[in-house]
Amino acid sequence: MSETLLSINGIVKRFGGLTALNEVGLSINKGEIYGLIGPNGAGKTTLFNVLTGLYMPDEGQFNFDGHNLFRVKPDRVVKAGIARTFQNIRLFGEMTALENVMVGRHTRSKANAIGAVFRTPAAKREEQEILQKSYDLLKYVGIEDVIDEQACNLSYGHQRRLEIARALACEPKLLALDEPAAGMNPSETEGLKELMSKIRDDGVTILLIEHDVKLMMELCDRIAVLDYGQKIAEGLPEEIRTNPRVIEAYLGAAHE
Ligand SMILES: Nc1ncnc2c1ncn2[C@@H]1O[C@H](COP(=O)(O)OP(=O)(O)OP(=O)(O)O)[C@@H](O)[C@H]1O
Repeated sequence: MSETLLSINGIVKRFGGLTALNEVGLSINKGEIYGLIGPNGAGKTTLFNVLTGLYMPDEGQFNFDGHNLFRVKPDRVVKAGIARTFQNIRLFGEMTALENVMVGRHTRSKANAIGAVFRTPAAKREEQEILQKSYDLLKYVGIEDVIDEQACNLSYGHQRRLEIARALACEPKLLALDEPAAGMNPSETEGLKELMSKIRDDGVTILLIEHDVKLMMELCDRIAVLDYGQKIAEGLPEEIRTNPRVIEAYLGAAHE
């Protein structure tokens, strides 16, 4: 039996008169790559924002690894073990690649403010550990050659990888990636696919939004489909590919 890591039930999110998520329920198992697809405006990013604490849902239940995360703020969501990247890359452009990852790592920092101000041996030791771990993460995602480059000067593909490294610095149990392949060329996308498989194989569960349906079919263990704020299907990639409701939702969107 697979072990559930995240489960939501009856999640509703309204923006004024618009119901962006209408009683959405799903569960993600430990160790899988779980994909979220759906036509434009289906509610994918809204669900991501709910799952990472950026949006407060109006109704529902949200449990993650033994924590009740319903209407919990982003810092507590990160502490519980969910880290994310954004559709529009959000790096600190003036900082180096290494510094960007170190910022992510500080969410795990134990040293208190006094220790940091007075540079106690424990604080110095921790700073050294953060430095080393951040370097290791840049190496892990394959961009250690740009460690001292400012983030704003990196290629698009490198920026995406840097965002993943920064999210991994929080040591998440679930890594939520919002369109990580957007704007990438085919060889960058292939490299990203390998990286995501590696992350999953190393024990981090992945929740993924992508418009590249082919990539999703090849990569995901299971997929959920949203349409107009509702989950219309969930299953193995092959089941999703042949599901009449899914085909209709995509064809309908193509004709709009
Ligand atoms: N902050 C907001 N305020 C008002 N409406 C919003 C807000 N965020 C999203 N919406 C609306 O909620 C619906 C779902 O949007 P969402 O961005 O979640 O869809 P999506 O599936 O991620 O789309 P895309 O694939 O285009 O990114 C849309 O109708 C959108 O206009």
